[in-house]
Amino acid sequence: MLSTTTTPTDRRKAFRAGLRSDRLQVFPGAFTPLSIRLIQEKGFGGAYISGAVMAAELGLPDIGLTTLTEVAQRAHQISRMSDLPTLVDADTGFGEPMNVARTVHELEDAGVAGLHLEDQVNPKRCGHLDGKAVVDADTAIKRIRAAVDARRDPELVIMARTDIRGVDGLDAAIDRAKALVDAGADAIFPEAMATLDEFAAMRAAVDVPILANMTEFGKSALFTHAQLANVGVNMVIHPVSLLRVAFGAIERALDTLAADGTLDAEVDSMQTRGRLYELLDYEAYNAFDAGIFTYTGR
Ligand SMILES: C[C@](O)(C(=O)O)[C@H](CC(=O)O)C(=O)O
Ligand SMILES: [Mg+2]
Repeated sequence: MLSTTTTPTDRRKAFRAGLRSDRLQVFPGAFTPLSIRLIQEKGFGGAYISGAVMAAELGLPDIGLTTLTEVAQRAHQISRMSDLPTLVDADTGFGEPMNVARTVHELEDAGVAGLHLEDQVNPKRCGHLDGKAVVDADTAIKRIRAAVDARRDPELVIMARTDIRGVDGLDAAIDRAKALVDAGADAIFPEAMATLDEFAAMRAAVDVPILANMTEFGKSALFTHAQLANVGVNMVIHPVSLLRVAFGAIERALDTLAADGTLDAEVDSMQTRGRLYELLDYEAYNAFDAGIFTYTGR
C-alpha cells in the first residue's frame, strides 16, 4: 500500500547480491509506476527505467532532449512503487563531470538501485542506430570517476555503458570496458553487441558483471535468457518492450474504435477493473479506511 516497504539501500544491496549470484538478473523495462507492480508480481528480480521510453512517453525522440529533473522524477515515481531494485538510464550524465556528480546525487535521492552512464557524445543517439559517435577514453573515464566519487551510498551501483562497439568494433569495446572498470565502474553495459561470442569475449575480459540489452528491432539478435546465461552474462534488460507491446495494443484498439464505433471487440483483451484494483492493492486501502472500497465487480 502507498509505496515500497524497503529502503533504497536495501534495494541496492539486493541488486548487488543478484549481480554477484550465478543467476541471470532479468530486468524488464517498467514504463510506468503501475507496470513495476506487475513486474514484481510476476517474479522478476528488478526493473529497468529506460531513457528511450522516457523520451517516447513525452513524444520526443531519444536524442538527449529529456532533462535530469524529468528523469529523476520518473525514476522516483517508478522506484518507490515496488520492492524491486531499479536500474535507470542516465544517458551521458547530463553534462560535464560536475553535472554527472549532480546527476548521481539526484538519482540516488530518487531511490534507484543503480544507474548507467554512457560514452556517447552529445547529442546522443539510440545505441542501436547508425551514426553514433563516442568520446575519447579520457573523457569517458572522467565521467565514471566523477560518478563514483559523488556517490554517497556505497551500495549504489554505477554501471558504465560503452557504445564504442558500433563505432570501432569489439576490440575497442573490450579496451574501453577495461578502462572503465579501472575507473571504478561496478558493472559494464556493452551496447549493440552482435553475437553471443562477443558477449563471451567481453565476459572473459572484465571481472565485473556485464549486461545484455535485448531491445527489439536493434543490432543484437534477441538471445534467450538461457543463451545469455550460458556465455556468462549477468543481467539482461528488455528496455522498451512493454511500451512497444502496450502501444501495439493501443493502436489496434483505436483502429477498432474508429471502424466499429465501439470497443466491444477489445474488452476481452483488456485488463479488467478487478485486476487493476488488485495491482493497486485497493483492498489494503479499504482496511485502512473502510469507507473507500466499494467495488465488488470483476
Ligand atoms: C537501452 C536504451 O538506452 C534505453 O534508453 O532504453 C536504448 C533502447 C532502445 O532505443 O531500443 C538503447 O539501446 O540505446
Ligand atoms: Mg537510453
